[in-house]
Amino acid sequence: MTTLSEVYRDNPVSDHHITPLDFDLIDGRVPESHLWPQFVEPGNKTQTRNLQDSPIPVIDLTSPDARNLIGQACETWGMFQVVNHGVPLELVNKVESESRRLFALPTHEKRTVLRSADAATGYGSARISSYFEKGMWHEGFTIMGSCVGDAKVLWPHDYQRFCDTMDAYQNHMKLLTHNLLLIILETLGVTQEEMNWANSTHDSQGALQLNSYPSCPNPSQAVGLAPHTDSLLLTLLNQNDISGLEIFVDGLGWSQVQPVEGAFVVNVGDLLHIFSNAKFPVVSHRAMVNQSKHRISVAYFHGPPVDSRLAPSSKFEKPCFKPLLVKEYVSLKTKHFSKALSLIRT
Ligand SMILES: O=C(O)CCC(=O)C(=O)O
Ligand SMILES: [Fe+2]
Repeated sequence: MTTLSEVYRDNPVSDHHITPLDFDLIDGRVPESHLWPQFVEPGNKTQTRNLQDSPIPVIDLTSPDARNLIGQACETWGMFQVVNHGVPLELVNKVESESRRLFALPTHEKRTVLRSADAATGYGSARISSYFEKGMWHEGFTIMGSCVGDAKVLWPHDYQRFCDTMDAYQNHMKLLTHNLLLIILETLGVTQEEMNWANSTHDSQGALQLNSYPSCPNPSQAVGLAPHTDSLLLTLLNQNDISGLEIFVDGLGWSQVQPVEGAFVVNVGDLLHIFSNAKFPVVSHRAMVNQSKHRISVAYFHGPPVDSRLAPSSKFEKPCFKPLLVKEYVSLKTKHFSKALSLIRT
């Protein structure tokens, strides 16, 4: 069985796109390497609108309507926020404080666990960095399963609480993703076999991504995380109480997804877009930065076994994507980024 880490190992990112900026050295100016000429961004879609009513619905998982609302949100937006999801707020807060403890370490210490070019885990820039000329105002730490190796390097005598927190959180994320996918797939009306494929608890692949966006002297000239879609099936994002997540809505432009206390932002990834035969849109999103606050977000990505076959569900008579293996799609995305989906269109 191939793992997601192995697929990333076979699709390395170039070395110079791995090391984040040394944020300890920022002297009140955004360096040239991280100055984004906003007006030349593709499609000139840079303007943020502060929507009073965020178009993304907030759904109470315990409400009798939850199922319908989730189905509708997936079809309309490919995204929703979920509350009353059963993940203890105390654990969510602990994940944030442990993430802050990690990112508060001096740069040279964080770099002792720098991700290598052919690895998927550790400290480093987002994998999407290599598609953009300018650097992002961001540093990340990726965990797949146990993080004890890296944590022992960072805190030789005090690694356990970081690991225990991340382990407990990953277990909760697995469970919640499983429950949400069950609902989503039921609304699609897929077969039991397909349900097992997308929602296997056994050889599914998950990754936890801790994102750090230090405060930035000139936020209008920097980008936290450039526009992208998430590659796997479903993402659960905790953005705490500092806004920064934006989605691109046709006709509206970039719109803020307001943080809701205790909520997770759930979004459809490329694989679910393909499996739903494009019935569920995949939302392009980005993270913007802040002048006074250091923002932390935590994303959990869920995917099916990477050796398995990926295609639109058999319930669709006219599939609009060609079949391929999950690992072939991940590799295509690494090579072609935002063009990957169009390359497999029928
Ligand atoms: O920090 C955010 O709000 C977005 C994070 C994100 O899009 C990601 O990790 O893929
Ligand atoms: Fe994302």
